[in-house]
Amino acid sequence: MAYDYQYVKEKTQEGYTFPSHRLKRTCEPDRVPLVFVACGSFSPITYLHLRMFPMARDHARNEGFDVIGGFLSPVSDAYKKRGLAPAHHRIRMCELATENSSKWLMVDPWEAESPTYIPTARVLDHFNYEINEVMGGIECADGTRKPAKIVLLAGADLVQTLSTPDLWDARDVDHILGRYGVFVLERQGTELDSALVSLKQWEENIHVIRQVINNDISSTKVRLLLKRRMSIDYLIPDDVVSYIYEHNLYRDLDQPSDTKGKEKAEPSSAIAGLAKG
Ligand SMILES: Nc1ncnc2c1ncn2[C@@H]1O[C@H](COP(=O)(O)OP(=O)(O)OP(=O)(O)O)[C@@H](O)[C@H]1O
Ligand SMILES: NC(=O)c1ccc[n+]([C@@H]2O[C@H](COP(=O)(O)O)[C@@H](O)[C@H]2O)c1
Repeated sequence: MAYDYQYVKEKTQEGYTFPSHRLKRTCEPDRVPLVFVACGSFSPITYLHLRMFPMARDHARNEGFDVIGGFLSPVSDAYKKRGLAPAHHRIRMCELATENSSKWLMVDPWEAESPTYIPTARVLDHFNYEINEVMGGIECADGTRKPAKIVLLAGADLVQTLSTPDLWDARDVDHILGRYGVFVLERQGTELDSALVSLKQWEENIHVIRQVINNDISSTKVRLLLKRRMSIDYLIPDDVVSYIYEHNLYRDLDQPSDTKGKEKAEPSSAIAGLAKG
């Protein structure tokens, strides 16, 4: 039975155009075309968020995939997480971070511009719809067309939350890991192996990327440095640094907001480390 894309069609705003300008339109023979979709706050985007993509691409090539593109999909303002700059700023910072430094990364504003929160399972449906239904998949060397495999690209902390029932609907977890799959990057402070135990039934669709060079940057730490008027140079792309200063972002994190206080508790050691400067 054909999949019903009613939800994604309804959430697509008038005037929206799917960014496909950097998507490779052909696929190497004998390889499965693959598209990475990284969902997150990106408030602000860091070098680690960007670095996730080449690390994942190296891993995917060894597993027989042909990576044809990568997307950043910032979450909508309706997520109401503390520290979330307005969506238009987060979209623009992601664009600044990728437009001159990458030939295959794109920023999709579809999720970020939605007035309502869109669960990650539906975000992946949107990519599947645009690439495999609207575009009709990817052309192969012999002239036939193959569907691209759409996968979630995430850090271990996100994957660890998948077994938290009040955060993720069980049907969505099955949809994400069964229908699509995930490339998961290990992250300091997250016990990935134990997190994967409860996701064993989908293990064939879970690809674990080990970090050869550990990088524990987080947006939270960048915001904390800004709040303390400390430098964020060389932690995030220069154009994004300039954009943050130009728009005076992340200065008033203590102000009351309508957030639900979802910001992760910052480990006291990290705060102490930052304070030493
Ligand atoms: N240092 C890191 N190592 C591995 N994965 C990471 C790292 N930083 C971010 N990610 C992953 O990037 C994706 C986007 O995450 P998000 O925007 O929430 O970043 P974050 O830096 O964790 O943000 P915040 O600090 O605001 O919670 C998530 O899948 C997250 O797990
Ligand atoms: N039910 C869901 O679909 C669900 C639950 C929690 C987080 N997420 C996604 O995970 C990403 C990262 O979230 P955090 O920044 O809260 O770690 C966001 O893109 C968010 O939309 C999705």
